[in-house]
Amino acid sequence: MVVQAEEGRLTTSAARILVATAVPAERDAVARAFPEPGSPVRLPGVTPHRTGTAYDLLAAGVGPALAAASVSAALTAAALAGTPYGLVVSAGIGGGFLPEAPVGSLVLADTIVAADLGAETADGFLPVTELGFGTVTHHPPRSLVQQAVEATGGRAGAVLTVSTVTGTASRAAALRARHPRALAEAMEGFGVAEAAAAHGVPVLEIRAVSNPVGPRDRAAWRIGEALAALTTAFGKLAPVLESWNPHEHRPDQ
Ligand SMILES: O=C(O)c1cccc(C(=O)CC[C@H]2O[C@@H](n3cnc4c(=O)[nH]cnc43)[C@H](O)[C@@H]2O)c1
Repeated sequence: MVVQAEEGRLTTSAARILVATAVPAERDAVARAFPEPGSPVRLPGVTPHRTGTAYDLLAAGVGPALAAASVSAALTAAALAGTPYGLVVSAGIGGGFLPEAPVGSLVLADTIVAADLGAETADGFLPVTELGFGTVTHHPPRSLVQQAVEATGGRAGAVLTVSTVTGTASRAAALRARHPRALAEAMEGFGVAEAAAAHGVPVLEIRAVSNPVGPRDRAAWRIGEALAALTTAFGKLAPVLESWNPHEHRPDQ
């Protein structure tokens, strides 16, 4: 952590921030929010792009497993180098649940949910927690989510992590019935959050909506629009990330 004097008051900001996207196109959309393009830094297992003094932008891979492995590698390398990250941000495009999260809108996760981690039974889906294992939710710091919402104009709610993109109306309805506060789904947030939690680092997830969650129509995904929304969002989010005081964060809040 670095203590900085800013406008006459002391703020404590995270020394470095790791932003994990799934694919390079999302990483580059985040990078466009910063004056410098960033340059690759080779670490064991991962190559984040370092931009400015605060940010490492990592295309961590698609899906929760690869995202967790990549983020864990970056967190470990930073810790061993004596320059640990103070915050991890899972960022990218995502599917939005209508009508609350239309294409082009932004969602900030107040809860990151592993929506398909469990067992299917004759009586329905059981999360792993009901089988006696692990966890299926992570909670980004409330104060950070609130400040991010205010800065970006995004909406706060649950963001589901799935290993299979929803492709039918019935699956979308089932997810929404099980998670009434769900605003978006994507494929990495829970993996990123598990890696961050293992290192005791707070996490945030932001999704720019590229498509509705529902019947599959890949040709209708508005990827360019969502990537542009992600760039705009990061322009507004960066000052919040850099000034957020982690000491206000209690892991149970
Ligand atoms: O083809 C491209 O140009 C391109 C550019 C940027 C991103 C992509 C992706 O395909 C990203 C995959 C990524 O997107 C998330 N995602 C988006 N919509 C959904 C959805 O409806 N359900 C679940 N995940 C979604 C997800 O996190 C993927 O990893 C392509």
